[in-house]
Amino acid sequence: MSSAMIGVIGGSGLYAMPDLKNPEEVRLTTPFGDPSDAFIIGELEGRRVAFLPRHGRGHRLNPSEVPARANIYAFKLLGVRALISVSAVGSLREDYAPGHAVIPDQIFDRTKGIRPATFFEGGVVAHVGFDRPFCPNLSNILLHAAQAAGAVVHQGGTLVVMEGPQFSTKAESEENRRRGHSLIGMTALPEAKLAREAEIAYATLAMVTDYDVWHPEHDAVTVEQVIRVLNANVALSQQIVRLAVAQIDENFTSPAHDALRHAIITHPDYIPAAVKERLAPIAGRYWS
Ligand SMILES: CSC[C@H]1O[C@H](OP(=O)(O)O)[C@H](O)[C@@H]1O
Ligand SMILES: Nc1ncnc2[nH]cnc12
Repeated sequence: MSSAMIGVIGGSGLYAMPDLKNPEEVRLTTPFGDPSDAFIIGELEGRRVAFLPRHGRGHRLNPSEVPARANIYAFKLLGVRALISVSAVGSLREDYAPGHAVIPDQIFDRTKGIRPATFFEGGVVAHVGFDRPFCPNLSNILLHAAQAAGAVVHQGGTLVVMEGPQFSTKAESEENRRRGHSLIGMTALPEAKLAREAEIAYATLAMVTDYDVWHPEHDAVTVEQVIRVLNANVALSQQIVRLAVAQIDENFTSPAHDALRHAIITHPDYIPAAVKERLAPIAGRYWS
């Protein structure tokens, strides 16, 4: 089977990575269903990279429909150890302006609990640490790549993840600001949680597309605006990804790579064989 050490998951407006050399289309299926689309696997800066459009080509999956478990499981099957997520986000603060890049360092969950958010169920229980939801090492690489690419980039900030697909009300947007949140999006969860459970380093390159709906001098966000700003910045985000990939080699390590070490609470003798088999690519090393 094809393999790759680095994964890139493209969000709204980023449905392909034309820079990938010798691209190969790979369709995978998993015990958690089919991923969003076929993976495109190729070389970038001498590294094997697997690209997946989060919403599928043509943007067919809404944020609640994105099959995050299948996506992350499939990245794991491919051997991915570092996963870069590119996301379109709304800004909740004046200084994070449309066109800027942000490397957030926290997440606040405002999804509605309808998205399956763990691999560990049906006879096995795990509680991974999630105090730092993004890998600091990968985030650092993204930050330096964005600076080198000439982006206006901000380090840090809390990304609120809402269910959507409707955008926020003004009251919600103002409340998110009062809580001190910096950005809003719809897809970083459960993706980041599942990547942690799969012991994959995960970080987000957030591309600010709008001021959500709170800003008195800006119109409320629309899809047209999001896509217009993203299209104007697509070459920039691809360059940031390229420069980041160049910095990720076999020596790349992350605290995420050991996330399960003390997390599985179920005694191995009690875990059903079928569950062990289903989760073997993710947790097999802890009970073999
Ligand atoms: C098209 S605007 C809303 C849409 O854009 C973001 O997607 P992604 O994070 O995949 O770039 C946001 O989360 C919503 O899904
Ligand atoms: N204002 C916004 N709210 C939620 N997700 C977004 N993605 C881009 N802009 C957004």
